[in-house]
Amino acid sequence: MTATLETALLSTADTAVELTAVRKVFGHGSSAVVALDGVDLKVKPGEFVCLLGASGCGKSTLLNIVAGLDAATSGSLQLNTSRPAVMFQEPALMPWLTAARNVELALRFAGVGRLARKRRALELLELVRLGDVADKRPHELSGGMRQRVALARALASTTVSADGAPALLLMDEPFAALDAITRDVLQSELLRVWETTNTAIIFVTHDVREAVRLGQRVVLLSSRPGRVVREWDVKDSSDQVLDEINTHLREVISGHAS
Ligand SMILES: Nc1ncnc2c1ncn2[C@@H]1O[C@H](COP(=O)(O)OP(=O)(O)OP(=O)(O)O)[C@@H](O)[C@H]1O
Repeated sequence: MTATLETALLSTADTAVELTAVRKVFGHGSSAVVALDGVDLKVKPGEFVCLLGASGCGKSTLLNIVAGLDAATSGSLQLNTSRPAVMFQEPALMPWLTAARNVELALRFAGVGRLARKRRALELLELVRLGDVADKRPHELSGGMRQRVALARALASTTVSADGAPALLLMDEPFAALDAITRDVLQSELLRVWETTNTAIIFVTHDVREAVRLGQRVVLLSSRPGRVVREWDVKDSSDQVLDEINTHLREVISGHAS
């Protein structure tokens, strides 16, 4: 199958990411799996969008396509952002490097000079409230602290290459492996960091409460093959919206979404 994905820069400044009719098929013939089919999605610069859906509906696949880690089978992806940064459930830090050096590494890959990257790494660690443990190695930090280092590293790689273009952070269930209290703290931290940096965020989760708490907009994907079935503006979210999203999520899980 020929991939017809086009990645181009958007001319309009009011859209950071635009996916049009994105389809993704894994494998061939009788064993082919259609993960995504007809996904249309727009994200504005600085917008916080949560992607919600049942397990296996294609959320990670969609995020990987936006990240450039995988290619769509057909459809188009347009980015008007700096190189996207990705954050996963596991922080994946270099165990032999200190927190500061882990953050600096992202800056080094982006071609930032030695002194500037030291300064920027410390700024970012202070932003995630880890300025006092910059010299610690990952095994000396808690799980929540390691995820904060991963957040600082992700911000390093997306904001440094911004060059005036909006920054984009892609997060794939980044807090799912943390205990409830740490997750709650990190959700607040993420909101504070987002407000400070004006980075567009696409955040994948299957937790409705998390999606409503964090996002300005919640986008629900259908069960596989994933496509957008419903969106909610959740800036001023109420329990009623939470219940409504839960109801629709249950419907897509049982395959009755309209
Ligand atoms: N590399 C691959 N090869 C074959 N099939 C794949 C591959 N990656 C994903 N899939 C399939 O595509 C579908 C979507 O997977 P994906 O990981 O995107 O779902 P998800 O919504 O992120 O799931 P979860 O919430 O459980 O992480 C699944 O059926 C999965 O088995």
